[in-house]
Amino acid sequence: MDSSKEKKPTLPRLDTNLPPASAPAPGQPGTRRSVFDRRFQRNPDRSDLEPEKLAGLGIHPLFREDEITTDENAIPGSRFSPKTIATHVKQKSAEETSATTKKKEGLAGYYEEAFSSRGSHNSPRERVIQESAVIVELTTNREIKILDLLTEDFCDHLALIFQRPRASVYLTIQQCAALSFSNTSLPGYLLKVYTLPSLMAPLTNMRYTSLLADEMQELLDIGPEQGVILLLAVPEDNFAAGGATASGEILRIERAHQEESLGLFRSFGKQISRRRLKSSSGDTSGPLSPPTSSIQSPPTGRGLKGFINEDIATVEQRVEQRPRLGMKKSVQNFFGRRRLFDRSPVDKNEDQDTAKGKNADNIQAYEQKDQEEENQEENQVEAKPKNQERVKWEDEERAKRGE
Ligand SMILES: O=C(O)c1cc2cc(O)c(O)cc2[nH]1
Repeated sequence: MDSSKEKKPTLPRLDTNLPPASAPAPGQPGTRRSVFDRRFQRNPDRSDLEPEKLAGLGIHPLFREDEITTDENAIPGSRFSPKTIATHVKQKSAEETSATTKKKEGLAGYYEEAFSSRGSHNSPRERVIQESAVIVELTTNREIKILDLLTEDFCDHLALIFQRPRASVYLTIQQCAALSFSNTSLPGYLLKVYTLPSLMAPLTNMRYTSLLADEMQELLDIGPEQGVILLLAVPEDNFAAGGATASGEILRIERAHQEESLGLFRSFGKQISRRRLKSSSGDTSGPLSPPTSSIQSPPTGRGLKGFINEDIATVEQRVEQRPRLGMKKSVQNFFGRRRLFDRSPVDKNEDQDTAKGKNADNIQAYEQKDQEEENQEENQVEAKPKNQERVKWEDEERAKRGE
């Protein structure tokens, strides 16, 4: 009998109620991808992690009720039933927990939440968490014979265990390391897993541990008593992948959403302004360009409604003012000219050609006058004396025509 082995304290196994798994020789055909199948055949609904069993192990008081009784955040459509595979449980306050449990009971509640557009699963934070990396460092003193095969299998299984996309699994393996566990040089392993805090919770971590220990048994033929697993939650500010921290990525997505919403709002605001402009000006010929400055540079601290109302009000005011202030003098004069033209002696008594010639002269004269006036207006010359001149000139003209 090996005395060193007798002295060695063994790490507690969660599934002590189960018969030990037979350990096939690592790398043997038929062992590939079998770890999950065998595990779930053995205990398909992971009843070893049910509350009563956990309570029997004296661990029930450590966990919140929702963690033990619900498994709502398992991804639908996964290969395994929600209870069979570890999934992340979002940390919640006690109040949130009871409210959520009351509100969404059962699977129907889960789907309602998962597929609702309002669901928290669409938030930038949830999106980042769902895609976030799982970094695994395996150090063992064993020699791995077929490293690439083992790496591939282990990565596949890690993706399943942590419910991550395969591309989010980062694995480093250090073999033939100098390890001294419990004073022995027997094969052993140190497995470190780094994830965002939201992927970890006490019960979830027990599941991870159980599955990872089985995985090490399967891949390396090393039992859990010779292994150490560290599940390390790295805060969002300290967790970076792809050149950005998780917090940075959340912020980036939030900003992109804001930009997108602002873009939508701008085009929506323009449409409203155009419609208002058309309806208040009675113009159906084509859209007028509304002032967009208030939309493009919205003052801070105001709601969306405020922007829309402000913009419409501004536009309406302009439209109201336009005919009074904006109509060109030449247009006003044109109507004045029409009146004069109508009143002028283009009448039955006169020869049509003469009348035409006279009218043409009149029009020319008026136009000349208009031009002068416009020039004067543009030069900000006082208009009053000119008006007097104009009256005088018109009187002279009428006198010439014998009116
Ligand atoms: O070299 C080994 O120790 C080794 C390779 C390998 C590949 C594999 O698919 C397994 O399931 C175990 C395993 N061990």
